[in-house]
Amino acid sequence: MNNSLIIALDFPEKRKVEEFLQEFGDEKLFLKVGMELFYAEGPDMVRYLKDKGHDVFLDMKLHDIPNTVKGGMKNLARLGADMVNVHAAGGREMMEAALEGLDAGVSAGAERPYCIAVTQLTSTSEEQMKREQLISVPLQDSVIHYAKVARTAGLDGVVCSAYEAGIIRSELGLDFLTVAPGIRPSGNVVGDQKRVATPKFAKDKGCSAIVVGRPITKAENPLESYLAIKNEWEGVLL
Ligand SMILES: O=c1ccn([C@@H]2O[C@H](COP(=O)(O)O)[C@@H](O)[C@H]2O)c(=O)[nH]1
Repeated sequence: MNNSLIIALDFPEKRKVEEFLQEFGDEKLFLKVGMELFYAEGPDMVRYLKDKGHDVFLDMKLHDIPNTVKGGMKNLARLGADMVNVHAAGGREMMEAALEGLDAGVSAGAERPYCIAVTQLTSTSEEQMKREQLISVPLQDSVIHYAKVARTAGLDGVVCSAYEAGIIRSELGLDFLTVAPGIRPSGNVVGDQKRVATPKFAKDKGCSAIVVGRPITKAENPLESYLAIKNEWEGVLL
């Protein structure tokens, strides 16, 4: 899990995923299945990617009452994903229920997937958080607070931006995962993201993993873009 570059497969259908993956040959990747793809293709999409030997982050961001999340996670656990997630705003009891669901659903002998919590979305700015969520503390404090609640609930880590990863590591320990989306190589289109960082910045801050979507999937040459980001993330000097 540590040092992973996770590609966000934000595609509308399986055919587009197949076309995209063709370029990567036999390379085993860490792939993220989010709402768009899962809502179109369902659980078979996860099984398909696992059968091909890839690691899968099933990014469903569960956020509901504890009983509903427990039931949802029980079924997600059966799909064999390596990582799943919830929104930390659902609270400690909901996150504990998520873990109970995963433990109940995971196949005999299999490992429970990592379960991490979204703190503040990387598309949220501090100004927006204060205005729309009525949270008056600095955004970093809100992220750290959610990370602490997630840790207390027994979760394995959080989704945060690269800007908060360093302080989370120092306050919550190096074994607590910090998974950072909002990654943009310098000069890349920022789009709807607000707290963006380069792969090198994320590495320097000690992120456990980065999640990269459009800078790879929308690139003119996705494989080339993937390799450039991977090299920057892994600190390879060219
Ligand atoms: O705070 C969050 C949580 C999840 N995401 C997801 O990561 C990818 C990022 O895609 P880009 O195209 O690189 O912006 C996307 O699937 C989001 O759903 C996030 O961006 N921020």
